[in-house]
Amino acid sequence: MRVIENEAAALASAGRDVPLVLVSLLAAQVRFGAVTPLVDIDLQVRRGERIALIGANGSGKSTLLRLLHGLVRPTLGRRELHASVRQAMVFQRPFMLRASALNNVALGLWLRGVRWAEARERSAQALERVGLGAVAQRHAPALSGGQQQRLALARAWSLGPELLFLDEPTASLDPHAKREVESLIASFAGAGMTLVFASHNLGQVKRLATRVVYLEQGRILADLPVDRFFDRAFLAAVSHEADLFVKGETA
Ligand SMILES: Nc1ncnc2c1ncn2[C@@H]1O[C@H](COP(=O)(O)OP(=O)(O)OP(=O)(O)O)[C@@H](O)[C@H]1O
Repeated sequence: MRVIENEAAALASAGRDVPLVLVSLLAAQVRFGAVTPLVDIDLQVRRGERIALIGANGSGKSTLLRLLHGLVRPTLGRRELHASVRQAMVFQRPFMLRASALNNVALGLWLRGVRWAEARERSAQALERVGLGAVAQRHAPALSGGQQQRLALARAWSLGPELLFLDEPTASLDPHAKREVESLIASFAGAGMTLVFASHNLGQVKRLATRVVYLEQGRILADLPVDRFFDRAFLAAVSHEADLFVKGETA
């Protein structure tokens, strides 16, 4: 069974402003050879939302993030991006160039046409923003896992995105680093950034998300405001699979 609650429709019918759609997927399918990680995906991401993608390993969360970001094309259906939206993505295991932390950020800007001197200046600001000002000259691959993840966030932040995709941003971090990275992400959201993130950490989902999209075998089985999703009685009544998943993850 599938359970979709569309907040935008509720806002519209109450005569309230509906936030702008930044990116949408319409009946999108992704196929890689014999594997079809995503089937019949309809999803709209609106300005100001913080959407958590959850589901078992292999359910299609990373592929959905890549599809939303435009790194993967739909084999069926469509992706529509609002023309002027700046977007960035932070990967689960961010790739570190064999260079200083500062230059890891600066190269990303330079590749987008920013002059080197300005790129370095903006990178220094981005590193300050994520609390890495003191390690700007350190060799990036030698930084700790938590520092590398914050460096990846600085790289994304330096691009000034209004829409940020994050693939399990705190997986494999220790509890302290997890908290630091999570509060950084929360501060980005507090500054108005729209987020779509994959997570296996349901506590984190409750803390960060406004909306939860639950995937199973490449299909969206639930798409709900966060409080509805974690209302167990509601969830149990409408989606047995999603309810069992939440039970399993919180056990
Ligand atoms: N480039 C690819 N080529 C072939 N199959 C792929 C490719 N990328 C993903 N898949 C397959 O698509 C399915 C969904 O993978 P995906 O990484 O999107 O799941 P996930 O929900 O993010 O998993 P996890 O929680 O383990 O990160 C898996 O069966 C995976 O093996």
